[in-house]
Amino acid sequence: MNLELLTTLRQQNPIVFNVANFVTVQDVANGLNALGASPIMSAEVAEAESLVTIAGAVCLNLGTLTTRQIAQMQTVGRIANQQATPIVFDPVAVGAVPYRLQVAQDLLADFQVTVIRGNAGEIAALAGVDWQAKGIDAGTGGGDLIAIAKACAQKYHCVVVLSGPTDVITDGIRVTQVHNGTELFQLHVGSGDLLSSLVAAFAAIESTDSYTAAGVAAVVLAGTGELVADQLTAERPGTFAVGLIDKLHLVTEKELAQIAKYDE
Ligand SMILES: Nc1ncnc2c1ncn2[C@@H]1O[C@H](COP(=O)(O)OP(=O)(O)O)[C@@H](O)[C@H]1O
Ligand SMILES: Cc1ncsc1CCOP(=O)(O)O
Ligand SMILES: [Mg+2]
Repeated sequence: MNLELLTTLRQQNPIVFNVANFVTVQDVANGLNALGASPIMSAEVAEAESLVTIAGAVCLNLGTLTTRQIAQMQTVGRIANQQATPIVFDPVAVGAVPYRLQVAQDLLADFQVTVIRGNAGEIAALAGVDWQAKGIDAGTGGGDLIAIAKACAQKYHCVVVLSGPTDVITDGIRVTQVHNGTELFQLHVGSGDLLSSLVAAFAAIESTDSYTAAGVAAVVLAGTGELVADQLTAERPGTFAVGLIDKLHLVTEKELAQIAKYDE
């Protein structure tokens, strides 16, 4: 696990272009900024080419999609492919809403994404595996999460991050599991959206492959959340969210290396 990428990210301060949802947009912008990336959000298709051109990576989030936003994502995705800019795709709630699943499948057929980041319910839906997703949450299912993540990666020819109590990162062959985290992430809406954008931030680092970027992003977010939770005396989701932004700014490679728990 190349945690030195955290220092590189802070040195390079890459621009991450987000087509965000309207629920968590500010958390995502502040999380990226606190860590050391440079966020920019846009809802306007006319500036798609300019924004892809200045960005090191793009993050497309389906959380509050509209017909206009789907058209914007198509344009952004196609331009990013032309410019070889990494695309991270967050298929919010595709396991719970058939319309969203169809939109996600259409977008994934339209351009090539670099990383798909979703919870078990979302990745299972894309992989075509039976699962009971619950709204934006993972829900319940009985399948093998590694097999589901691999099937999704092979189907869409990309890296997949299946997040949850253990984050599974795979390119369809290799598998990394990250065991860090805290249940407090589930009490703060937007944790997954932030992870998707942090994956984009690490993928934006020059000469970094997307599998490595995804693994480091998972350790950085889950590990930082764990460090914050360890300092709390009770379950305080509001305090956790504020503490997470502060700690994303302050956390060091050394602190993360001491607590990182992963198998590769
Ligand atoms: N029960 C849990 N224990 C530890 N970490 C968790 C838990 N649930 C989620 N996380 C962490 O929360 C972050 C967001 O993941 P997740 O909750 O799966 O996304 P989403 O918000 O899209 O459903 C990830 O960093 C993941 O490791
Ligand atoms: C509540 C909600 N509704 C539509 S998008 C969204 C936020 C989803 O955030 P996350 O997937 O990171 O929990
Ligand atoms: Mg989500």
